[in-house]
Amino acid sequence: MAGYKGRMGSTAAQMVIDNPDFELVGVFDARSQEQNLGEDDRFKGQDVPAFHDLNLIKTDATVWIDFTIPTAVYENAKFALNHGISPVIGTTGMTDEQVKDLQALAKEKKVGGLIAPNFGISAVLLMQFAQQAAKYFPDVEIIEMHHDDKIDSPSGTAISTAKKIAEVRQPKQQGNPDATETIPGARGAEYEGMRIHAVRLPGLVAHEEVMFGGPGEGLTIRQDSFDRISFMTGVKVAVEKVNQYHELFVGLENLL
Ligand SMILES: NC(=O)c1ccc[n+]([C@@H]2O[C@H](COP(=O)([O-])OP(=O)(O)OC[C@H]3O[C@@H](n4cnc5c(N)ncnc54)[C@H](O)[C@@H]3O)[C@@H](O)[C@H]2O)c1
Ligand SMILES: O=C(O)C1=N[C@H](C(=O)O)CCC1
Repeated sequence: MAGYKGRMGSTAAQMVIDNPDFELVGVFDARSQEQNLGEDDRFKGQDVPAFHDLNLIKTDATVWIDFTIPTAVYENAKFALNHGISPVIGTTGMTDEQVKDLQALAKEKKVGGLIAPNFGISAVLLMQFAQQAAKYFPDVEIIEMHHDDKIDSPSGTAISTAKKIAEVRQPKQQGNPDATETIPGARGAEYEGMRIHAVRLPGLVAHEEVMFGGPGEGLTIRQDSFDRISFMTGVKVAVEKVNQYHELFVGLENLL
């Protein structure tokens, strides 16, 4: 478990501990040198080796769960693949090139893995429904809403939603071509003619709305993760299945 001291890492570590079919064989976090999992209140009674330096990790793990940060996840995933450990990556913010590199490495090493921008079933379904709707409604805006500690924007889920929509959407100039922004950024980020808006507020966890508009009608699709427990069903499925493959998938739907 990489990032075990974080919001997601600690939730996922607890899920692993609570699952009789899984064994937590090691944890990794760059945050602090001195604490090990046995001393951490959240994991009382567990005796699991804790690592704080990627180069010092020694483990016979079969799966590497990663909820760290965008600048760490690529090296972490490479480490896992090079050691024959299947990565289950929830960390967002990797570039398309980094993902391609990792997919090539997984194929070369014959190791299965998954990168999922969102492990929530509601988000996976939202992306599928949005892709379906975009065939009929090419005018679309994506609004993602997250807690205010999130460091990457737009969210991995929003990028993934936009990519899925772009696969089927008839490319078009959306909005008024003569429009100007009185305050730069007012219209949000642009991806293939679509606009993505990132909201950050305390009290939120992870939410997304995809709004479609057509002549005289509109369609809004929304999903909400009210609690990080919402991601655990997906992480569990991934951990159970990922070793059956020899390639690195992107998107939980590939394993459902
Ligand atoms: N795929 C999903 O369903 C999903 C759901 C929630 C969050 N996320 C993503 O998961 C990631 C973590 O989110 P979070 O809210 O738990 O963040 P967080 O800040 O609470 O936790 C990140 C943890 O990573 C640790 N870390 C930082 N640098 C590290 C390094 N170099 N090596 C190892 N550990 C390091 C930090 O010390 C921290 O404990 C983010 O990218 C977020 O977007 C994905
Ligand atoms: O809390 C976060 O950070 C989340 N990030 C993911 C993203 O970037 O899409 C998924 C939901 C939670």
